[in-house]
Amino acid sequence: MKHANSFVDYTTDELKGILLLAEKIKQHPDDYSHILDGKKLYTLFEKTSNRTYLSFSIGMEELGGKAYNQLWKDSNFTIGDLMSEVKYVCRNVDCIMGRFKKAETTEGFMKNATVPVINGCDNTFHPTQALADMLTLYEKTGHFEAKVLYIGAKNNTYNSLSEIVTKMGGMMYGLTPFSQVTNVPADFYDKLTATGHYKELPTDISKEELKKVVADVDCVYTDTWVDMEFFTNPDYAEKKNQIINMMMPYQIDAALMEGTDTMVFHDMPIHPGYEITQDVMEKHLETILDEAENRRHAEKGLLVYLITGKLDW
Ligand SMILES: NC(=O)NCCC[C@H](N)C(=O)O
Repeated sequence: MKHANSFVDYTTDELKGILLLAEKIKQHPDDYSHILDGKKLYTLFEKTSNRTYLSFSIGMEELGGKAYNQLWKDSNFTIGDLMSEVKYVCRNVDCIMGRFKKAETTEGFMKNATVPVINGCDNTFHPTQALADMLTLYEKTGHFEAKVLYIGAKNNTYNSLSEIVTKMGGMMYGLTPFSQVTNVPADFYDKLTATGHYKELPTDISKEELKKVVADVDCVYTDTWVDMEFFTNPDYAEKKNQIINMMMPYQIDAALMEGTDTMVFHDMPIHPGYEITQDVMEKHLETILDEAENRRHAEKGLLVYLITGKLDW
């Protein structure tokens, strides 16, 4: 039995297998509409969600299974012992997807569960977003060795994207003036650098140098500068303003993209006027929506793999 959290626990072949299965299911949905007949997925949300909620619910239904969705605040996880509650949930379902504020909670689920647990985005990792991003890059470029330039906050999305791009043999460039508290192991970024497939760009990089990287990569990627659990939190308002001031010079705008056919990716929700300008968002929206739709397709490949333990379907 396997969980889905850091891609350190996955081989390159395994990731390719999941993505190729996802693509097969996407192309031939009717052939896979009963593959998870009778299987049950429990999803639990401590944070807000659109894509994670819809993609797992509908994805599970399209595979013949069923999803049972609950908000953390309505659950007895708020008042009970985590270990025994997790073990109880596992008596009922075949897989768990949890979106939690803290990685400790995700890890608590993974340690105690007797069914596979998928991290649906905590403060450290966002693996299902990275699978969807890689599926989209594969569809658009025809290969897995993608070159990506991420400009934004060093956060959960960045960590998982960096893991998958390096693991697939591509090239990940990061320009991340601000870091969220993601609590990755101290050597996390050093290990990525040691692969030779990961490079952090200096924050004082000139516009000319940056434009050369933009022209060289397959896609420029950005994410919200402020994570969802802080976005409307009044206690975080001052910090939010500091982050915006620090990040504004690194906004993805038309001048940065001008003269290139480089794609723009965003994991959504988008904040036009902050991490990306309105015009760049509108120009690249179809690509961004392809990427968002691929959450469901990538997750279907992952669910089939984790629940059946097989990739050769
Ligand atoms: N598509 C998504 O699932 N979006 C997740 C947003 C990630 C962002 N770094 C956050 O934690 O709010």
